[in-house]
Amino acid sequence: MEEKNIVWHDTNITKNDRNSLLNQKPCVLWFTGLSGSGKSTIANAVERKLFNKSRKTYLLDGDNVRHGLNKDLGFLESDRIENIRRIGEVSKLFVDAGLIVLTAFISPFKSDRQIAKSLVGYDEFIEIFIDTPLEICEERDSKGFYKKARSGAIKNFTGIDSPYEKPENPQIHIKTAKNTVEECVDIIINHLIKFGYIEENNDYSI
Ligand SMILES: Nc1ncnc2c1ncn2[C@@H]1O[C@H](COP(=O)(O)OS(=O)(=O)O)[C@@H](OP(=O)(O)O)[C@H]1O
Ligand SMILES: Nc1ncnc2c1ncn2[C@@H]1O[C@H](COP(=O)(O)OP(=O)(O)O)[C@@H](O)[C@H]1O
Repeated sequence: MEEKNIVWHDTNITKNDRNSLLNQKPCVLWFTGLSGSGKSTIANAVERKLFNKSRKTYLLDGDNVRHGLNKDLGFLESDRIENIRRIGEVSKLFVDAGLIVLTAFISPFKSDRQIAKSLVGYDEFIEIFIDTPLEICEERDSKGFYKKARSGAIKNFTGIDSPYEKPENPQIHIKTAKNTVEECVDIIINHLIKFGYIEENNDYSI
């Protein structure tokens, strides 16, 4: 491998400076789950609640990021690994910038989620498992992809002919079959309050 002559350069303004200015504790809300499980729906609703209370947020969504930064990547295992590696790095930068970052990617492999967690930092990484059984995702099939995957028109589709490794110890475990979107959002907001990421005296019920 070619020798890399690069040296880390400390910045004048630090992460703590930015946190003080923004008056918040940054973190990543890392949503993981099957296609159609509810990642985007819940992440958007959580972001809306935080935004309405003047929290500075940024939502990275699989479909959207694959239109730009990651448009060179497909769905082979190696592409998914690179997809999640880049998202981990981008999340780290956004947390450094002081934001509450929400990521909504299938992120099917445990080892890649673990790498993202160690990149961002353990106390700033909140893994949220959107646990929706395959049968329900398939029934929803809002994009018609499951039907195509079953017919063989789409190859390597997660849950059909590409694996999804469930998180073993997610910080938040949400079952959308048992909770409405609103209830799922409350579970997440309550966790953020309980662990001091956002303050309690702000009414997030609105
Ligand atoms: N083969 C295959 N497998 C899974 N998903 C597929 C595939 N092809 C296209 N799509 C669409 O791409 C979205 C998933 O992209 P991600 O970046 O989240 O995937 S991954 O984390 O790299 O596995 C996913 O979006 P969501 O439904 O929002 O999860 C699908 O709409
Ligand atoms: N409790 C729930 N939580 C999240 N989504 C739900 C729930 N119940 C039904 N849905 C529906 O399931 C679909 C989930 O799609 P989406 O959010 O795009 O999933 P993903 O981003 O994981 O692919 C949406 O049409 C949403 O309205």
